[in-house]
Amino acid sequence: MAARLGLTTVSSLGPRKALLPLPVRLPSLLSVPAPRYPSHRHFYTSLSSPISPLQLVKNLSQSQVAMSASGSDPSPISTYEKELAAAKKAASLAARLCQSVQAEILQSDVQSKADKSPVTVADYGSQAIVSFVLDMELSSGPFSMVAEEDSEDLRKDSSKEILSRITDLVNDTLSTDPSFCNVILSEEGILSAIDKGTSEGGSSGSHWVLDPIDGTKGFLRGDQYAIALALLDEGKVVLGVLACPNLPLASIQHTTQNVGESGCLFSAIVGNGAWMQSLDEGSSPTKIQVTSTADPVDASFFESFEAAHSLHDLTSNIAKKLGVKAPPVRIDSQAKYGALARGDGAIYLRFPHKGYREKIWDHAAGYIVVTEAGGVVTDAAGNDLDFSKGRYLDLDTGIMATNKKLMPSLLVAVQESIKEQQQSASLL
Ligand SMILES: Nc1ncnc2c1ncn2[C@@H]1O[C@H](COP(=O)(O)O)[C@@H](OP(=O)(O)O)[C@H]1O
Ligand SMILES: [Mg+2]
Repeated sequence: MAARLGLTTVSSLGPRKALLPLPVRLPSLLSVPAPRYPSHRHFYTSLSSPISPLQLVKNLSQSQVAMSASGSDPSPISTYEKELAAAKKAASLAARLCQSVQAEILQSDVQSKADKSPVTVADYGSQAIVSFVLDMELSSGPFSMVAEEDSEDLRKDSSKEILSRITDLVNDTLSTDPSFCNVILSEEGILSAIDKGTSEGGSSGSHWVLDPIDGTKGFLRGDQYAIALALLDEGKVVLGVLACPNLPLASIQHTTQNVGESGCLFSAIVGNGAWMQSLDEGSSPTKIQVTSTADPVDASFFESFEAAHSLHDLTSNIAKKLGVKAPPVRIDSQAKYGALARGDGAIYLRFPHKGYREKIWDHAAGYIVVTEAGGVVTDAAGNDLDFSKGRYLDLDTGIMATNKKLMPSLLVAVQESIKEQQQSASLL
């Protein structure tokens, strides 16, 4: 494992060595249970057990004990529970990395704001962290991930500086987690972690699906973005996690301004409902539900902030047909799915310009969070989304999401509006 990911042990380090706590050797008399990741046993032994006995015991008890007994927590132990814990940890650490990069962008002067390299650093760094954490946290078996980035550009000589920056960022972020505080990834380790995302997905087996930073435009603006991670099993989305560092914990129904505390972690396992918690460590999840409104007049709708990503004139016509009174709430990324799942708004509309092909990582996590919150997500013809076709979604025209009561009238409004749009285009 260590060799596969180019992992450097503390003892073989250069200048960083002095900055890190020394590995703790296990007292020989202490009986320590086997590490919880059988496939990575070699990794731990090669570190001369650089994890404290206390930490080992803590890790074990965390994985063996069901989720907290507090009344609002998800029902204990279901299929994919272990995968969910790993996904939450991976997305939360990636969010921490992205937050530190976004803070730097916002502090920088106007000239460097035009520079896109910070988002590149955060994108690659986020993918490396998620890939590494999932691989470490989950036991043996094949690991497949469909993700947005690959390392081709990073391997070029011109990317040396950026790769070094990513490596430092990833290691600094990993060091904030007790399970990884003695782990240091080399540059080759970062590159191979990123390249674990080159799977084609498909209808058989299990595949993680990752968008390391969804909403890169929002990220650069200092607005909304998300780390979106889902698991496909035999072509179906069975688990999803959305980390939205800038999404207020309180409803954004009336304002998209950042009021109150921000940082939401949405999660869902198929058949187990949708949940939200703060991105703060130690927070407990609360069950969420889509709005129950049946009257379009009371509905409000979400859409992309970027007009290039969705036809705002078409969505405005759909809303008018439905009788929606409120103006659209425009925010970036799959944070829209999260906000919809907790009932901040009633509808999400997405109608890209002709020819655009939707990628599975832009929807998989959001899809399961919304469907498990009681919502419906379909294409413009009302078909369920099919994530089994590889890296792209193969769908009719656009994507819409709402609750079950509103879907029939939404479908009619969408079909009529598309027809009108086609007719007026043919008259030109
Ligand atoms: N022309 C286009 N039409 C529709 N979606 C587009 C697009 N260009 C990029 N996108 C996708 O829109 C995503 C952002 O969604 P939203 O508009 O909801 O914020 C982008 O994700 P990334 O930012 O991860 O690249 C990208 O995948
Ligand atoms: Mg995206």
